[in-house]
Amino acid sequence: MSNGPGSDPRWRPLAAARPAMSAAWWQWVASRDSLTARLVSAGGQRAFRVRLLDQRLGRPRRDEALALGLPPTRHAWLREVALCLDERPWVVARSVVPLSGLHGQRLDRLGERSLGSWLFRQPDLERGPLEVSADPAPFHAASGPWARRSLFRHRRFAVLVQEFFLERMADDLGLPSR
Ligand SMILES: C=C(O[C@@H]1C=C(C(=O)O)C=C[C@H]1O)C(=O)O
Repeated sequence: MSNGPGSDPRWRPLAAARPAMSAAWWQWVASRDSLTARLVSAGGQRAFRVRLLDQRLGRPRRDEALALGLPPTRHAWLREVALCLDERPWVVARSVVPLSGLHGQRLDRLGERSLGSWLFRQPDLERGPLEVSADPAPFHAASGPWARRSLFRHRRFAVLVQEFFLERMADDLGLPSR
């Protein structure tokens, strides 16, 4: 049974998903370095681009508020992007930033620059454990085999990054269906 579009994805620890995951997908899902950098590299001659889908203040979904330890009514800064190779979306990502740690980081000015390329330049960046889902992105129509999320911390700044790998990426790279 999978969740329908629009409902909260169900997340479980990375290790729990391993038996159902091909080795090829494990390389993508379990990696802890920058996904932006990996996509650029795997894309070869293809042009990489972050397409900004939405960026706003809003209420996190319930699963997001729980992961961040936020009261469910508290607003956060939400950013949704498609990571595209030659304009084809391979990954859609949604990031949730509690306002308490924002401190004028001016993330709204990132626009179509990758959040990852900023994050991974922070020397004291910490990344929490990866969690995995096989449910679709609640904010995007295209489906895919796997999604993952993890919490990044940089001093008082925290961001929950959720990345949904799309079927288009599997097709273009010749990856197995799961
Ligand atoms: C966390 C990273 O950043 C990526 C870029 C994002 C953005 O620009 O909003 C969002 C999520 C990630 O897919 C990364 O590159 O690993």
